[in-house]
Amino acid sequence: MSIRTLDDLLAEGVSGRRVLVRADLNVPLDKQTGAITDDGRIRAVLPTLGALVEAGAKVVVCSHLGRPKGAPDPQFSLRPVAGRLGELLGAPVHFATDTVGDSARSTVADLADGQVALLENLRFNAGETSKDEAERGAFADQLAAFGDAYVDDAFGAVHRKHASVYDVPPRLPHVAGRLVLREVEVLSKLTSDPERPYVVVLGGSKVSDKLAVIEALLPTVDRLLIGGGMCFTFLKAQGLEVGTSLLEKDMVETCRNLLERSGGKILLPVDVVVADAFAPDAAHDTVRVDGIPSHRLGLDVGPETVAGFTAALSPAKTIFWNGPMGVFEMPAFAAGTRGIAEAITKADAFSVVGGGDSAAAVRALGLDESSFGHISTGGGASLEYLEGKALPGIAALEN
Ligand SMILES: Nc1ncnc2c1ncn2[C@@H]1O[C@H](COP(=O)(O)OP(=O)(O)O)[C@@H](O)[C@H]1O
Ligand SMILES: O=C(OP(=O)(O)O)[C@H](O)COP(=O)(O)O
Repeated sequence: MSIRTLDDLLAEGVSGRRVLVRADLNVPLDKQTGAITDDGRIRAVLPTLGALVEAGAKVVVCSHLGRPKGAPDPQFSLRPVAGRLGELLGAPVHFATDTVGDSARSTVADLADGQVALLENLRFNAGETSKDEAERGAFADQLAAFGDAYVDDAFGAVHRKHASVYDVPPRLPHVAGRLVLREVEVLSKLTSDPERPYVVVLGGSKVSDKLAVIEALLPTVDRLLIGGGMCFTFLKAQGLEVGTSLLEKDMVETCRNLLERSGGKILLPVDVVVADAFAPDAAHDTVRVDGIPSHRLGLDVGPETVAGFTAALSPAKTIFWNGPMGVFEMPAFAAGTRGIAEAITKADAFSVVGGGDSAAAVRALGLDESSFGHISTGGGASLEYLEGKALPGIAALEN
């Protein structure tokens, strides 16, 4: 089955037509100031938006930001993203203060050819993420009313069966945007006979999402290195005390099972940096994993772990990395992420970094982006792609 592309749509002519673009503008924000700390995901969608603007389309962009619970929540407003997007495009972006309400309707109606509007956060509406098909469908109807055609350029969200990625395409002529095509092209290199050793590094905080992927990845990889918030459920499964670290209690048994069946492919931290609190200035120490005090939480992997992971990465020919090794946003807990990122760049391997925060970490730590083979905008999305799963957002474009 083939997917129509943005070029197909441009060839038909879009001047004066309303084009609804699903982007992944889920950028990290500073918790105190609300400022955008990394605009990589905004930049990544510029090729698609720029081409549509140039061709004279009325461009209606929609996205989620964070995980609000189906109702407006000011801390997750896309307004700052509209400002940054306008700066990068060199023209103001019209911001609708709701997603499918009066503000959205009038903002879209007032768009001139070649102008761009951004709707408020899709996840302020329960219909976006609902498991109920009818509820999602009703929301998709409202979104689809804003477009004469639909472009999916939200690679980071193609693994979500959500209204804007899964239910809108059947309602409008639909194509894949430039970012989605590029991501799939590069990631397909990792699924078709990757050069070995093939090493995958996992971390981050979306533990329950990603634990499910490990099972599917295990048979295809040579080593699986696990750090970040992800490692504590595994350490617990080994019978260790993890204090108040991030822990997915329901998954401890699954992790025990995975460890038993992994044939030694899974490598876990041997030391971690533990702190009194989840705060930049919290008192902290490095301890061995069998010495985590019950009142402290692990916020980074330790130097011995970095050395062990580096040794496992150095012979690799293919590397995929998703999820920071620690809370890299706080300098006291950034050394593990930096160490692993440096080890990846030093290996003579084709390396892919995936995930909004992992990509942000590479840039925030001042690492040379060009020393990675590819920096993907999607963490969960790229992992599920590697798993060989049909991704709802891609499948919807195929039909
Ligand atoms: N030990 C830890 N405890 C809590 N959070 C962690 C830990 N290690 C990493 N993190 C957090 O994980 C977040 C990124 O996780 P995730 O969203 O899964 O990654 P990505 O966006 O790259 O897919 C970062 O904000 C980082 O601070
Ligand atoms: O940040 C994202 O995914 P990622 O952290 O796996 O890279 C995407 O924007 C998807 O967000 P979600 O995991 O809240 O659906």
